[in-house]
Amino acid sequence: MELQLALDLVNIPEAKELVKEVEEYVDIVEIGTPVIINEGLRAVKEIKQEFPHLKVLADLKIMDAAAYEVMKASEAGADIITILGVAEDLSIKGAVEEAKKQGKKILVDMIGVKNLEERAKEVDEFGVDYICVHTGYDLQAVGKNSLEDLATIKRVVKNAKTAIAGGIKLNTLPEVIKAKPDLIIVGGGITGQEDKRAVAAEMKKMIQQGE
Ligand SMILES: O=C(CO)[C@H](O)[C@H](O)COP(=O)(O)O
Repeated sequence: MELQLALDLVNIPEAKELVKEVEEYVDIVEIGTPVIINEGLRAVKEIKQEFPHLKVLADLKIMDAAAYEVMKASEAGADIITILGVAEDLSIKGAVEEAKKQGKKILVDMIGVKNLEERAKEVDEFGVDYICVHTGYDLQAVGKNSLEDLATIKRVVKNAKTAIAGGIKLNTLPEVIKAKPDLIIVGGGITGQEDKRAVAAEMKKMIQQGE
């Protein structure tokens, strides 16, 4: 099980500071959609340059023009690029093809997918690397989480790794670990805490013990 730190509400200097604090304990650094909207792919480039030993995920949440956007994120240094599960089949296949050419990986974010089981089976057959269940901020605000969705995709996904994101905190991590995703994505559960390093260290320890 890997741990991904999601950076959503920071600028580039703040992102660098944050990664420095927790770099020993995370496997992947996500440059979140709001950061890319504010700072562009320069954020991906600068983080990858400063932390070449960490994998960097560009959370582009691609919906169209997939091959082009995967190419641009790859050029900026992203190791993993996200596309939405609700995108057209052709877009997801195009993203996979371009990522393979570039030696990169594709994570499909299933946020907003209504026919989760059926769509997870389909995108798994397109050769994507990760399929991620995700409760976005708007549904977190009304008390939702992704545990049931994780169980659903784990039943049907045969090839891709599974991932989970959305509101995971230290106190909810044990039930997430029990559900055995391949990748656990944590944003505010680390970045919103007073002692980020200690929380990241504790999370990493719990994940290693749960393997
Ligand atoms: O992709 C995202 C929002 O769209 C976030 O990066 C993801 O939800 C993780 O952040 P948090 O743990 O704070 O929910």
